[in-house]
This record gives sequence, C-alpha cells and structure tokens, in this order.
Amino acid sequence: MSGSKTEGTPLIHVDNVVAGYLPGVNILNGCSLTAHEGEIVGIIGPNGAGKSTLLKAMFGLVTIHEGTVSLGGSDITNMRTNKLVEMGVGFVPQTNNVFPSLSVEENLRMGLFLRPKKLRQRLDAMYDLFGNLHERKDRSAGALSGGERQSLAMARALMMEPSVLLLDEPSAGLSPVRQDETFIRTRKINKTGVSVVMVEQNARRCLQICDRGYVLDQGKDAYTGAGRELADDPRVIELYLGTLAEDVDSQRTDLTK
Ligand SMILES: Nc1ncnc2c1ncn2[C@@H]1O[C@H](COP(=O)(O)OP(=O)(O)OP(=O)(O)O)[C@@H](O)[C@H]1O
Repeated sequence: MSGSKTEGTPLIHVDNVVAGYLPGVNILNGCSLTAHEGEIVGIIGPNGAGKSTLLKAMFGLVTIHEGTVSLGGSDITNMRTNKLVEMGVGFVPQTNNVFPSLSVEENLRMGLFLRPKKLRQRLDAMYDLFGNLHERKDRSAGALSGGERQSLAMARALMMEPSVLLLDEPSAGLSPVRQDETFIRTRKINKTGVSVVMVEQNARRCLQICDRGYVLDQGKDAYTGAGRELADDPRVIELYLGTLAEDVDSQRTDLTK
C-alpha cells in the first residue's frame, strides 16, 4: 500500500453502522470501513457475515439505524440511490445487474440517463476499457457470457464517472480464468482513477489485488490490514481457512504483478 493513498479525508467512510432489512433485526452491528482515494478495498468473510449488506447500506439500499456513512466528508447516510449516483457512487449488484432484453449499447446508455450530453465520450471510454463490449454492442445483453455480462454491468456503472465503485462479488459464478480476468479488469478500472470497494468470496485472489482488506464477522469488521498482510495473517487463516486456502493454484494468473 502506498502511504500517500491513506492521507487526508477518506473518500468514503463507514462509521459504526448498525443496519438491517427488518425492524429490530440488525445485520450490521457497529461496522466501520474506510476507503481513500485511489484505493482498492476488499471485504471478505464467511457466508452471512453481512458483506453484501454493508455495500447495500453504503448505497442506500438498506436502512441504517445508527452510525454514519460519509463521502468526501459529506454525510450520505440513508441517502437515496439516485442522489448517490449523481454524487459519484457507482454500484454493481451481484445478480440482475444488466437489462437482458436490451442491447449492450442500450444498457450503457441507461447508465448515463442522468447526463446524456456526455454519451458519446463515455461510450468511447467504455469501449476503450472493455474492448469485447464494442464488438458486441448490438447484441442483446441476455446473450452475453457470464464474464461479458459482468464487464457490461461494470461499464454501465462507470458511465456516470463515479469516484468510487462498489462491487458485490464480481467473480461469482465465473470459471477460474474468467475470475482472474475480472480481478485484472478491476485493477485496470482502479488505474483510471476510480476507487473500488469490493465484496468477494474468492478471498485470497481479492486480497492479492487490494490495497487493504476488511474481514467481516457477524456484522462487524473483525480484522483489517494491507491486503497481502491479511492473506498471511495466521488469525485470519485460522478463522477463514476454508475460504482462504481454496484457490492456491500455481497454474493461474499471478495477480500480484
Ligand atoms: N433482503 C433481505 N431481507 C432480509 N434478510 C436478508 C436480506 N438479504 C440478506 N439478508 C440476511 O442478512 C444476513 C447477511 O447477508 P449478506 O448477504 O449481507 O451476507 P454476506 O456476508 O454477503 O454473505 P454471502 O457471502 O453468503 O453472500 C443473512 O443472514 C441474510 O439472510
């Protein structure tokens, strides 16, 4: 992690958030997270720990009962999603993240409905970043492969030029090769200046590309640290061995380079 990334006001800061879907049933129980400009922050942890709920709470999709979320120092707690998108927050849900009956380009247009004047410029930028989408721009999104669909979902969220992109398990359901491509693409997006907060089941791969990681357990941030440090932390390995040891495979792309 470069020192400069963690200086100054955090880009997004979750402070002691208590949140849940139903009244009286909290899923997040005092959860905190910080992402600085330029960082990739990973959220890992066991099933049901509240990882997706944390992302949804940051994006106004789950009611926050206590605690705050701020963006560049401004309070965005429980703000409506359309307002958050205007303010520079992008969100890619795990499923149902494209309109299958619309073409690739129509999906991208939908991503920019709030700022139509920039359409050509943003389309060109996305086709530049995701070459495979340009070749398929007239194809219906429902006919894309899983990896292509994930690219389209990311590109759609990037159309509004967010400062931070929230990704919910971008590698879920993809083959190992496509998973690696997704991680490499995420890093490429980050290099264009977009900060990333990503939830991942694929813990070790995620920690390889993150500047920092958070391990969530029962709705709280249990451990945090530099991505590669966390991956080697015996406490984390002991607690989440099943998750962390799953994909050490020398045949796969080295994401650390
Ligand atoms: N829409 C919902 N309504 C009610 N409860 C929900 C809803 N979505 C998730 N939950 C509950 O919230 C808890 C945390 O779920 P969440 O999806 O945030 O966990 P996660 O850490 O992302 O796990 P996984 O890796 O399995 O997706 C679970 O007990 C789940 O049943």
